[in-house]
Amino acid sequence: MCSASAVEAWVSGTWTHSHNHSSLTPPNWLPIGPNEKKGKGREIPEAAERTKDSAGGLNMENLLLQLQRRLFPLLGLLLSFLFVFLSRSSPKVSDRSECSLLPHSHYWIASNRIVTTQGVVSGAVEVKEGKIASVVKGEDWKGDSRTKQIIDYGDAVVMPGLVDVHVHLDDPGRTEWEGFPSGTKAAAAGGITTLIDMPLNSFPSTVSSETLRLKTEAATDNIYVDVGFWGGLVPENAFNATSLEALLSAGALGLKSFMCPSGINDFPMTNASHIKAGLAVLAKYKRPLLVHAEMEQDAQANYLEDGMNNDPRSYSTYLRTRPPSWEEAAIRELLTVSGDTAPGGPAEGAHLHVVHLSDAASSLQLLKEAKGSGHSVTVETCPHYLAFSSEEIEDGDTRFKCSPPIRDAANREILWKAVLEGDIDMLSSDHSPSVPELKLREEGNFLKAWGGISSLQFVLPVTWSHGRKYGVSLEQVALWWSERPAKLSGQESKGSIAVRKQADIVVWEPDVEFFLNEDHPTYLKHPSISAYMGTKLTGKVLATFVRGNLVYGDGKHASAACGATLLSKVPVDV
Ligand SMILES: NC(=O)N[C@H]1NC(=O)NC1=O
Ligand SMILES: [Zn+2]
Ligand SMILES: [Zn+2]
Repeated sequence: MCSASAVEAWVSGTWTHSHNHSSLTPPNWLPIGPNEKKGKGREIPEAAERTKDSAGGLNMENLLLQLQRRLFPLLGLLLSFLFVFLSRSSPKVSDRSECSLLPHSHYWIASNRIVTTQGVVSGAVEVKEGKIASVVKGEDWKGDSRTKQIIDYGDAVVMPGLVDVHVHLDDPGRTEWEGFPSGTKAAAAGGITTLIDMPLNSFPSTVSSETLRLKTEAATDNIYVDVGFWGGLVPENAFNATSLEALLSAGALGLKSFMCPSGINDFPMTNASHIKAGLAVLAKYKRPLLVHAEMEQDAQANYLEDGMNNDPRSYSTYLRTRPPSWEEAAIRELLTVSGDTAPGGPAEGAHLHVVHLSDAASSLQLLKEAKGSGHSVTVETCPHYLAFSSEEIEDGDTRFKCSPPIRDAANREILWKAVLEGDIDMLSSDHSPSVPELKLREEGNFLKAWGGISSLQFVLPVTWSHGRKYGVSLEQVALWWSERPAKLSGQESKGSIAVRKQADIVVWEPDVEFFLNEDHPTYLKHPSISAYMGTKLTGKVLATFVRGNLVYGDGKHASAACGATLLSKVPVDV
C-alpha cells in the first residue's frame, strides 16, 4: 500500500491512494441518481402528447398560440407560488448525500494501523448503516477484498473519533465568541466526533429544562459532529430536586458546577452543600457531576501586595494570584462529599469528575486517596497544561490566560507522569474562546483579559506532538481521548473501534508535521486568539467519520450539518 498522504481516487469500485490524482471526488459520484434524471426528461413529451389528444378537431397552431399567451404565464405564476410555499414550509431535512462526502452506506476503511480495543491491527473496519459491522484483520482481509467499496488509508492511523467532554460553544447567546457551526466544523477538522457542550458562556446558561431546550434548538441542523450537553448546578437549582430532575429528564448528560466565580454572571459558584445535594439527585440518574475545582483563598489584590514585580503584562503576576492552593482547597472540600458516591453511600450511582487539573502536587495526591477509598471520582487535564509552561509565556501574550493557570515546567513533568500512570484519567480541550477584544491582546493585561484557551481543532496533534517525547502509544491516545470520555458522558455506543459501536472514526497521519500559520485551514471562529497558532505540530487529520458519514476529508466538510444532539434517556427505575 502506498503513502496515505496521497489523495484518493476511484479505481474500479475501490478507493486507493494515488499520488497522481488531484481530486477527491470520483467522477461517478452524483448527488442525483441517473434514474431521477431520466424521469424528469420524460415528462415534457408525455404532456405534449396528451394536449394533442384532448384538443380534438382544434387547429394545432391556434392551440399552441393560446397556450403560449394564456396558459404559460399563468402556469409560471402558479409554479413560482408553489416553489416559494414549498421552500418556506418544508422542514430543513438534509439529504443523506449531503451529510457525507461518501456516496455509500456500506464500505470498508482499510489501514495498516487500526486502533481497536484488542490492540493496533492491520486490516479493515466494515462500516454498515453508520455502525461498525466487523473488523477484519490481516490475512483474512487481503484474500477477501476485491469486490468491496474500500477506502484504503495505507499506513495512516484509523482510530476511534475523539470525544471531548469539555467544550464551550457559547451558542445560543454568545455566538460572536464561537457557535455550533464554527465549533463543530473545527471539531470535525480535528478528528473530534462527539463533544459535550458546557452549560456556561452561552446565554442563558443551561440550568433548567427550558434552557436546555434552547440549546437543542440552536444545535439542530447546525452541528457537524454529535453534541451532548452538560446542565449547570448553581445555587438557584441545587436544593430544588424537581428542577434538577427536570433538567436531567430533558436529557442533560450530567451536571457541572464551579467552586469559584465562573466569570459569567448567570452562573454563580456552588459550595460543598450544593454539591452534596446535586450528587443525591444525580445518583438516581447515574450521571456525573463535573467540577471546576478552585477555591479562592484570598482576593487578587492581596497576592499583589508582596512588593514583588506586579506588572499585569507579566504572566508570573497572574500565576501568583491563582496558586495551587486554590485547587488543593477545592479538592479537599470536594472530598468531604465525594464519599457519598462510594458503594453503599447516599449518592451511590453518582460520580464526581474534576475538570482541567493543573496542580500536579497536593491536589493530585488527594484525588488518588479518594479513588483509593472507593469514591467514584475521575479527573481530567488539558493539552495546554501538558504543552506549555509558565516560564515560556511571553509578556502580554494573553492567549495563554486560563484558569487554573498553566504552571511551571516541573509541574508539567509531573502532570505527564500522572497521565501516563493513569492517575489522570482522560484529556479534554476546555475550549473556551471569546471575542478577540476580550483577550486584550494590545493591552496585554493578564489580570483583566478573558481566561480561556482556544484549542478545539488542535488537541489531537498537540497531544501527540508533546506525548511522543514521553513514549505515548496510539492506544493510550485512544483511551484518554475516546474510550474514557465516552464512558464519562454515558455514550456506551461510542469511544472505540469494536463491532456494533457507532462508526465514529478519525484517520490521521502521526508522522506528518505542519506549521500552524495563517495558511493552515482553521475553522475556529477566532483562530488568532488560539495559543497554538504559530507553532509546529505533528499529526495531521485526514478524515473524520461520524456514524459512518465522512463529515471531513481532504480539507473539506460535508455540505450539510448532520450531527445529532445526544440526550440521555431517563433510567427505567426513576
Ligand atoms: N467560563 C469559562 O469558560 N471559564 C473557563 N476558562 C478557563 O480558562 N477556565 C475555565 O473554567
Ligand atoms: Zn473551568
Ligand atoms: Zn471550561
